[in-house]
Amino acid sequence: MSVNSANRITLRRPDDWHLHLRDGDMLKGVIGETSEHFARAIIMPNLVPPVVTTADAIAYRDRITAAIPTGHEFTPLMTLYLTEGSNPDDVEEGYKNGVITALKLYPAGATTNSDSGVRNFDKAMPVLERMASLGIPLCVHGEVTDPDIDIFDREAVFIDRVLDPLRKRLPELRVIMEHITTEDGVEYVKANDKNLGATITTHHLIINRNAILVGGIHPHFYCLPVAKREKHRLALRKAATSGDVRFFLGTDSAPHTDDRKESACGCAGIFTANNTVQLLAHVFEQEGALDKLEGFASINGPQFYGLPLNGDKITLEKRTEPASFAAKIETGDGPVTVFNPEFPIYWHYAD
Ligand SMILES: NC(=O)N[C@@H](CC(=O)O)C(=O)O
Ligand SMILES: [Zn+2]
Ligand SMILES: [Zn+2]
Repeated sequence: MSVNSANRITLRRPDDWHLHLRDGDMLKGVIGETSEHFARAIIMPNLVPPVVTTADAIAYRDRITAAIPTGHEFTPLMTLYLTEGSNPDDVEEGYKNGVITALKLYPAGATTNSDSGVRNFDKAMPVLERMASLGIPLCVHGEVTDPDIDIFDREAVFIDRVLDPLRKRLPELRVIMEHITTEDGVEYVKANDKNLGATITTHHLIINRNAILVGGIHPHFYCLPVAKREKHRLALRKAATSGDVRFFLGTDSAPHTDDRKESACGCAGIFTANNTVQLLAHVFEQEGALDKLEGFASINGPQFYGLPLNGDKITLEKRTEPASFAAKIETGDGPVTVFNPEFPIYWHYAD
């Protein structure tokens, strides 16, 4: 990577290590927003019904590939949804055949379409043991679902009650804590130097919980895990821009149509696929860390997953006029509002 001047940077093309593409008309409507900017993405399996078997993943991968706009080069990296009934042999075969890159653990009920998730970890042990022995990474949505636990504490409690015991039971299992939102998550990753990494989203580097609640309810800033207080946002920014290779980009771009977001019971999910790269340049510049952007967006992720780095490069430049982004993506299912940071972004793709 080169920071050519304060106003121009060149970096390897980024990847997105946590992405929701959905299916059908929504998939067709949003895929181009990712494939325009990213070479690869880890595709979340929380469809209805979820992507559970290797056969499901092959069929979903084919639907994704068919929807990629002509001229875009993009590789979807498929995941399976870990259930109590996941079959270790099927997982092994899918991994060895290059269909599957990782499995995804959703505690049952934790987030959008997570009803098939794990309730009793003992039941998932056979597949987790197989994954540990083969080196298949486990992506984790790290929140407990216990109604007695405050929603703002669910990540920290998950680390203590679920993640740490699981990692002690299976130290060889490679784990990615997805979309961490707390200082507790950052500290837990830093305290463990083997087999543990974390993705951080764009929006959690930018908003804290005030954005959701001050001056009225702002549904387009609502996602899970929910944004926390300011000290946590600052801890995430520090981790992302520190150069620590255990932290990398997972946008968690999660499209929901406006009618489902702007409702009495609005869905969790923020859409950032089309503006993430430029927003990140802004954040890393603010932190005086433009030289760390390539590590976060383009190097640490593939290295954790043991995949090659992208060869092609992108160049961004800072101009005096702000960049403009689509406010909404129009899909066959309806409009999807794009994350609006509510401040101008001066970073553009160089022509
Ligand atoms: N992040 C979200 O708020 N929502 C995601 C699910 C998830 O990643 O937890 C979704 O699928 O909509
Ligand atoms: Zn999640
Ligand atoms: Zn997600």
